[in-house]
Amino acid sequence: MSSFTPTTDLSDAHPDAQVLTPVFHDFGGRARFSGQAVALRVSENNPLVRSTLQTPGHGKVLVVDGGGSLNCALLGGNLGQFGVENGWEGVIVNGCVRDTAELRALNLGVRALAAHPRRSGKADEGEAHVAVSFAGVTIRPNDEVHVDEDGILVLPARN
Ligand SMILES: O=C([O-])CC(=O)C(=O)O
Repeated sequence: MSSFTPTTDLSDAHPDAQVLTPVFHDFGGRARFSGQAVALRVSENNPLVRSTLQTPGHGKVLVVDGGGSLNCALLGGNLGQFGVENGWEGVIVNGCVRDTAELRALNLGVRALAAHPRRSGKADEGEAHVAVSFAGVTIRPNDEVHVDEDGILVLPARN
């Protein structure tokens, strides 16, 4: 999305908006980003994350529900680069990322729980274009996700 509205202003205007529990850290090169959500559910395997970031992002935000696993990284510098090349605004990972110096250099928003040096498994598993629930919210396909220095806020899809 082109115009930026702070999450604080959005929260004031929409007191019922969902806000993720503030447990996410900024690993990206872009502190502020927003867009329609595309969500995946995976479990310590990231081929679905890779293949999704290799498709056109159309300015959307990829939400990866990794179940909060702190055992391995679901996104690194190579996948982040695919995200940039294919027009994704950012990636939110309910799990870990790696290559954090590389991610920081990308024009891509990245939020995740933590960094982890170990790569994930390579099993082609998971679910795409689903609703995901974590950090106290449910994110449905095409919901609007707004991310800045103050947090992550979700508004319902505009029809
Ligand atoms: O390939 C992976 O599993 C994650 C990674 O390190 C990268 O994206 O560069």
